[in-house]
Amino acid sequence: MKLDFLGLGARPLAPTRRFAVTSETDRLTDVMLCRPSYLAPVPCCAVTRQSLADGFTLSVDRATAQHRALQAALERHNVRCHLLPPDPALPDMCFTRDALLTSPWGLIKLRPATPHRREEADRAFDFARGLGAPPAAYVRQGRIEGGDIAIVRSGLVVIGWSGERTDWTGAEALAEIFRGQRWDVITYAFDPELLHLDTQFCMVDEGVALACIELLDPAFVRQIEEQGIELIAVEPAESRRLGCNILSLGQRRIISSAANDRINGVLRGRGFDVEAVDIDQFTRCGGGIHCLTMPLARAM
Ligand SMILES: NC(=O)NCCC[C@H](N)C(=O)O
Repeated sequence: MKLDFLGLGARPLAPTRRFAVTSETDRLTDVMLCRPSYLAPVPCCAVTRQSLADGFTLSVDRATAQHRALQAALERHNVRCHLLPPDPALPDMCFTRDALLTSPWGLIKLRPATPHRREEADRAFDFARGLGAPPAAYVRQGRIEGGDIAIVRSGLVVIGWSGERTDWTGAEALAEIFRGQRWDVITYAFDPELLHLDTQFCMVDEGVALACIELLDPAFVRQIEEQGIELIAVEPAESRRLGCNILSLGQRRIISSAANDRINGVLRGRGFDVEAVDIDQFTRCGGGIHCLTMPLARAM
């Protein structure tokens, strides 16, 4: 498999200080967002197809107001929000999670699968480079989307692949980058109807994840639990409403969808500070809070 480490070969990559993510649950300091100014319900995933079949029509004004409220919630928690300029030709670019990954060694440019999202990787990468984030690697083969990547903790990453979005080649290409830095990698194959890993599994705190156990393969559940990760169960109906798809700000602070009543209650009962934001215009298009946010930096 040909990998491109920006000329670094398989040599160890140096951890970066300012723009690095070593765990999905470290304190979030910087995030990339993109306004939904041109969001459109493109029928490229099961949830959006169902929304369209149900007669859903998107309101860009409402989506924009919801997105501003998400930004305000992040800023209340002292997260710097960097706004990637939207583009009418890229209707799903507000789901910034999928095009780019910040690793402990800097940016890894991903390879979105659907033709209408491919250009997002260049846009997000160039924008983050402009902020001063260092490049670490490109994935040059296969398809890989950020919603399929969970940086569980330092030394352990989970990469999901459905074949329709992230495929085996793309998952392996990313896995090689992490393995080359002596990380453990768990790869997990799942049903394309579920779109991304982050609709079924999402870290909420060190050693704790939300998981739709009924939808996940029992062997994967065992593998995760063997890593000492406790799973908080999410129902399949909740998972379809993007109930798993939350953002950890670190220090037991979470941003979640306001429609996530039961899960938000469970998390609050466990002592989490949960900020609930109404994002129904986005969930009808197949994406939640995790999809709308691409962490650029988390403090260790
Ligand atoms: N990580 C995610 O689950 N992203 C949501 C992307 C939704 C968008 N409509 C898509 O199908 O690509």
